[in-house]
Amino acid sequence: MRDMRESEVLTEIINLKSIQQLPKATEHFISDLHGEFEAFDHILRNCSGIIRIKVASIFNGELTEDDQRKLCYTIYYPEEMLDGKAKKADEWLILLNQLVRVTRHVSSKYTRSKVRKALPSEYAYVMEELLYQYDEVDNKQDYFNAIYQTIIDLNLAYHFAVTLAYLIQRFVVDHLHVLGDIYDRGPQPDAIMDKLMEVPSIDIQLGNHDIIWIGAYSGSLACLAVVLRISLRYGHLSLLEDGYGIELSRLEKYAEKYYEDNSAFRPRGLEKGKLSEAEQIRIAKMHQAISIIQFKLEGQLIDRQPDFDMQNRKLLHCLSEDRQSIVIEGQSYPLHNGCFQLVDPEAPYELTLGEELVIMDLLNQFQRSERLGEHMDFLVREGELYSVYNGNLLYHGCIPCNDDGTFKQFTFEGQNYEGRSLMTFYHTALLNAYDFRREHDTKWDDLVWYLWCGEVSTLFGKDNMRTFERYFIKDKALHKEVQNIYYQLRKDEDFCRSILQAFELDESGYIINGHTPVKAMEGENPIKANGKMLVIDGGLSKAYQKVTGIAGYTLVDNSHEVYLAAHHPFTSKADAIKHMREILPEQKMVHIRDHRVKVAETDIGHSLEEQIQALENYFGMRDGTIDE
Ligand SMILES: O=P(O)(O)OC[C@H]1O[C@](O)(COP(=O)(O)O)[C@@H](O)[C@@H]1O
Ligand SMILES: [Mn+2]
Repeated sequence: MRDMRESEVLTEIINLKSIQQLPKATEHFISDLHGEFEAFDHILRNCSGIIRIKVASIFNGELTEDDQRKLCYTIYYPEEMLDGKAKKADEWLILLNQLVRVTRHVSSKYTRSKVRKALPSEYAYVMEELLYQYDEVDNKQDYFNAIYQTIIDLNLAYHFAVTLAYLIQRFVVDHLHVLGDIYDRGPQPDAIMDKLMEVPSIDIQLGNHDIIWIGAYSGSLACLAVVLRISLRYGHLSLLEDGYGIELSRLEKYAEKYYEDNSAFRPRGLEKGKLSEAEQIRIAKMHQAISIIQFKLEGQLIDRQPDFDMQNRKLLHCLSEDRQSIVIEGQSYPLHNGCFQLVDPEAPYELTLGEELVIMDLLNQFQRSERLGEHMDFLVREGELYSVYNGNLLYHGCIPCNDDGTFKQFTFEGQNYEGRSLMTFYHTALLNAYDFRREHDTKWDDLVWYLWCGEVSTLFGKDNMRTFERYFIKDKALHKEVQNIYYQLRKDEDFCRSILQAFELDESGYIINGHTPVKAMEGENPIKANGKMLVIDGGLSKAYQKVTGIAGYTLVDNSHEVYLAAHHPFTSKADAIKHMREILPEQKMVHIRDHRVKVAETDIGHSLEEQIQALENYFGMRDGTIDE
């Protein structure tokens, strides 16, 4: 500890103790973003409806519903709402005053020093005056109006209003938890990553769709083939080409040579007219080429990792001679939309020379993409397989279990892992894969792939990934991927308590889980096990909204309560702004607290307590008094 004077120590102790008495800051949980940048961005901008609630609490009785909605939209999308729209001086004055009132309200939970740090330097002084030099009887309104007038006269009103809007967004939610699956299916995971990298306080629990991107970047050829296959399946060339600068020309040339159009490989989930017929055929050919490469690479991987026990997932050697049928577990099934011309019956898992060159070229490009590198760096730095935060447990997938409810073991190189140690082991594997990314297909890379689709993965949670069957076999019974018993057990309170215990958490905590779309339409409740288990994947992913019937759950945990917000399907940013749609998400209350929770009761509060203790020890103080 640096040399401190007694008075300094006392001031610091008073400061820390007063922070402990502030209300606990609001946490916001979101999951399964799946590349849907605009919907995600909207939820972040309106803070799952909290801004609307705050505005109502300040302006009810003073502003009409319509005017409140307009003010909210100005806070969510300040540039779009204000840019190029001429406003008279008195209109600006009203707006600036309204925005300052909201800012005051939402920043009142924080210390001055925290607010000061968040203020943009160019306006710091003015803003501090506006935020703190006020009293309830409005004696200072003339003074404020003079400040607003100066801002307006200097032509800074627009910029000032935009700054305030973002400050409000920043203050309403203090900490964001992202429970995984940022990538795949939707078009713009790259834009989501850019935005997440700017969030001041965040943690990330990685999802199965995130770790395959890390695996691909780290040199797992199988993961690379998987991410390319999924991107092509959903027709997101622009993510690869424009977003990450990956040139697909060699893959395309190769695919053109060997593959025909194939309906099973046309891109899915596309808006009408988004891609021309020719473009779709071009994608279908590349999609087939990369799928076959994937199946071959996976076969090789399964052979070199006997611990994975996945021989039954190798299917290319089970094709009939004429390639019209396949034998799976002793039963023959007809094949449809087959494209096995590059599968050599003598060596079905061997890549052709062309395939090898294509995939190595793609790996090279992935690893050289600066933007992808930045995104992966951030994910690996911030991402965990589970997090413990304020006594709660957060993870994306599951704890694989046996039918009797005990944790399932995974054995690798003679060591057994289960539950918490299994998650820790996978995290180590992921970090090692990333650190050794100059080497491809290391055992760590293989473990990342296993985490994507293995039976004892904490992110997959099913017995088998039936990608092959879903492309080529009509019989739907073969598409079924059976969920681990965990998903039944998690409805039970005692089971959830046993998980909390395994992570050394006490009974007051709860588990937040993503990954499985909640079928709200069929009456599934996201609040399970008497509030011990909260499932927040409501399916932001457009492709899955048919199943869920809503557009995702988010969770809000503030000083008064914990509740889920069920979001309505989101069309697009342009449409939302045009109609200023403001259907508040439905709230599902999880827990109303019996008292207002203070910072002292949170993780931050506990670490402040340690600092206070250390300071008190420093001067031999106890209970705020100095020893004689
Ligand atoms: O519907 P798609 O995009 O083909 O994906 C299906 C695949 O995705 C998975 O459901 C995994 O993705 P989720 O994490 O979103 O569930 C696999 O089990 C399944 O084989
Ligand atoms: Mn998932």
